[in-house]
Amino acid sequence: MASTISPPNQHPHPHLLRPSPPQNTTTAATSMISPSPIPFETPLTQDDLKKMAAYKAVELVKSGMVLGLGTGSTAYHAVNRIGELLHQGTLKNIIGIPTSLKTKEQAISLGIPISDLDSYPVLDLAIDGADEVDPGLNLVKGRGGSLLREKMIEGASKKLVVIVDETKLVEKLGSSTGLSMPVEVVPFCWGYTAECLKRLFRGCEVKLRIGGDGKPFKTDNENYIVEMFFGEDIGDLNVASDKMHRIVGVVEHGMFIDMATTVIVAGERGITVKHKAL
Ligand SMILES: O=C[C@H](O)[C@H](O)[C@H](O)COP(=O)(O)O
Repeated sequence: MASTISPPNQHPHPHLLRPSPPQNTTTAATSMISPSPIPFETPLTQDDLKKMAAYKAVELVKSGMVLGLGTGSTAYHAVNRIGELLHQGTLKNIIGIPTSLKTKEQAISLGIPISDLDSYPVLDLAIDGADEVDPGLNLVKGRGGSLLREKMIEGASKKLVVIVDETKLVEKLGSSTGLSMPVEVVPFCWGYTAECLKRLFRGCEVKLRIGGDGKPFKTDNENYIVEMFFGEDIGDLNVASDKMHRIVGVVEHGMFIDMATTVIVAGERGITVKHKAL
């Protein structure tokens, strides 16, 4: 574990210091499609696309950076690639801040030096996947069970590069049929909290996430996840976020509003890089 304490710089996303919500939702400017950073046989699998996006993102990593290491099947490829480049000596002096226990284990197994937000309150760059990305680069995250640590760590990062395959692009957050917006809640009277969440949005259905063992799924923070399925457009994201935060049993929701600075999308035709409009 690295132990140096870096100076408490200004928080890169002061709007994430609750309870003040972000005020604006920006739209993205899209840049050109570029060729894949790794040669693949066609047809490409979804995992190939995830790997392409991940490798492209890791090109942004420079020696000496404090890096947020994301969670999920796409971020997995990025963390592996960072480990590989460290071993080759192409990258040096990286500190990884893992966003989940699973990523922490992966980073340790790859020999990536790790630390935490207490020691490094400002990160240079974070790389992570997402479940949905809208045209303004707002995200839904947490379908893999991680969101709170991701939001804390990525909110403390100067840049958040999101890596997805093209199936993750949506017109509106919460609109993927049959797929949920995860909300982390305290286990105490979770049913009450779930009911409060349901009442916020017309036509919304909620259910508790169940793990493979048939018991309620527990996050890294020992909380539960309530899955929200929206019947209608959730409207203004900041208003929706604020309403959810006001429910006392809610720990955090899976919308990442105005946080991504870049989204790298891998598709059959190559890679598209979208930058947040300033
Ligand atoms: O809970 C999981 C995280 O938010 C993931 O980053 C997100 O679910 C995307 O995961 P994947 O890359 O596996 O689709």
